Amino acid sequence: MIGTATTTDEDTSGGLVRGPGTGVVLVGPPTAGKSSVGALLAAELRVPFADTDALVATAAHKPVGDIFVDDGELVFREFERGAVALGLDAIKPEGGVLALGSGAVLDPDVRRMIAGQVIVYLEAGFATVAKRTGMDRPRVVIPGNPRGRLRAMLDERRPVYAELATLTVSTDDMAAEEVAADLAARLRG
Ligand SMILES: Nc1ncnc2c1ncn2[C@@H]1O[C@H](COP(=O)(O)OP(=O)(O)O)[C@@H](O)[C@H]1O
Ligand SMILES: O=C(O)C1=C[C@@H](OP(=O)(O)O)[C@@H](O)[C@H](O)C1
Ligand SMILES: [Mg+2]
Repeated sequence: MIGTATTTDEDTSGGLVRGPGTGVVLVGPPTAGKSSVGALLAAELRVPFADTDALVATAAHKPVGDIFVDDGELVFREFERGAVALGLDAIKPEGGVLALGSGAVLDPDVRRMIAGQVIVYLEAGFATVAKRTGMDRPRVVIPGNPRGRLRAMLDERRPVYAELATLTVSTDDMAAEEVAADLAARLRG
């Protein structure tokens, strides 16, 4: 065990309300582990798993990155809204797990759709995200200031994740497997 998870807002019965009709929705910045932790968590809990990026790629018949390049972000966000609805339908009946893309919660429709689910905020600080994305080399000057844009993106999104969160887990010092095991223990029951 490298670190201990920080969690908040459990219900008074000592467990989190999850079960038929109520799923677990993972939110947080890129590389926090929504996709990888989500799959591990669902396997541990033996419940369905869905990932909005995978649903978008299936619906659009191309990888998410290609949608951004070919069609632009607005088109991607439209696909993503549909993917959130589809993903929730797939996981809610069995209390399953849905990983969102990092930017999904900026959309008020998405926020309305996930209201009432157990929303887990996987936190990752700037240094962690920079490291996991390979953007942790400040001495290399790249036009367009990608590190600055990454920081601004995280600053904009962090309060939205925090506001939505039923439960928050810091992933900076934990492996994805540890985060999943910690969450499974809290959500089982
Ligand atoms: N807790 C963690 N510790 C170290 N690396 C991680 C952790 N969580 C995710 N990663 C790495 O970050 C990258 C993105 O993970 P992913 O699960 O796709 O994140 P997200 O869906 O939140 O963007 C992968 O290479 C993954 O191995
Ligand atoms: O930050 C974003 O807006 C995005 C994050 C990606 O998902 P992950 O957070 O799973 O990497 C994916 O949805 C798309 O590339 C847009
Ligand atoms: Mg993902």
